[in-house]
Amino acid sequence: MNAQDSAGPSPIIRVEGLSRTFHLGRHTSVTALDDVSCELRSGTCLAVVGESGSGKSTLARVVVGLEHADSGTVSIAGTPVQPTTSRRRLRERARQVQMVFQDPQGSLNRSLPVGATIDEMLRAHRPDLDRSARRAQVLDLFDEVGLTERHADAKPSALSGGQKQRVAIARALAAEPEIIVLDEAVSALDVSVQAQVLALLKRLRAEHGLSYLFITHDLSVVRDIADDVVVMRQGRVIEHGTVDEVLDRPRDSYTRLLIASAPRPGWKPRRGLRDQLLGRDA
Ligand SMILES: Nc1ncnc2c1ncn2[C@@H]1O[C@H](COP(=O)(O)OP(=O)(O)OP(=O)(O)O)[C@@H](O)[C@H]1O
Repeated sequence: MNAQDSAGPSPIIRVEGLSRTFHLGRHTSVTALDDVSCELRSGTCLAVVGESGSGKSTLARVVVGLEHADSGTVSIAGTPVQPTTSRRRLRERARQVQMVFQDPQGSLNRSLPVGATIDEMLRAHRPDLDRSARRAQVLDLFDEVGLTERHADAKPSALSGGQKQRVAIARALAAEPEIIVLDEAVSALDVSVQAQVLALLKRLRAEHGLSYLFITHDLSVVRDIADDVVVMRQGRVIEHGTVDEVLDRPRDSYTRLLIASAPRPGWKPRRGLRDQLLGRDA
């Protein structure tokens, strides 16, 4: 049985037959997505794992509408998603789906206190709030992600990587989305900071009823946070099921190799494993 068949919450994101090829020159192209189908059940976390270049980020970008697909469909809460440049449509979509990237620096203005970034988000999405109500909301959001007024008034350069990622999460929450797409959002953090941010994400998911599409190459992170998992290789879905099904009883040899190559206590790399993963002779 896979996640699609399992009883439980209905899908908030449904991806069907998605394909995307990038043409790099007259004779060169890369198929980043090849007939990809999967679904994120409402209120759960779907992890997308796979080697570098397997198409994870392209899938995330198509889902949020930043990238178009050549064929296939993405539906969010039953409504098909199309790429758009309409500001109104983009704002509506941003209210529904927010994205958190690996490098929070990209969404923070180096010359402004980080609280101003959240204020900007509130101005876009909460026209009902005046200046002082927005300030109160900024401080509430900082409190929610374990930061204080002192952090809100600091420039990005004064914050650690983990604190900046907390700001990026607060910024996403400011739009009151139903879904957050996290693209390698904890990958750049030290293991102990990573564990804290994962704990925060789990708490926020429960408190706000959020659904997560969680892109990662790290299987220990998948075990920690995800309910379901999609394994991708060369743009294709290799396996899709619950975390227990896929990680404890993998059906595909590629998934078994991914699991065997994942670092864990006492782990010793098997010689030539990476070559096998890449389909090369060891
Ligand atoms: N805008 C683009 N133009 C050309 N090729 C692209 C573009 N975006 C992605 N690709 C190619 O598509 C393939 C899939 O890339 P993608 O970034 O989706 O993989 P990924 O699994 O997220 O990898 P990583 O973990 O390294 O980010 C890669 O071969 C990549 O080089």
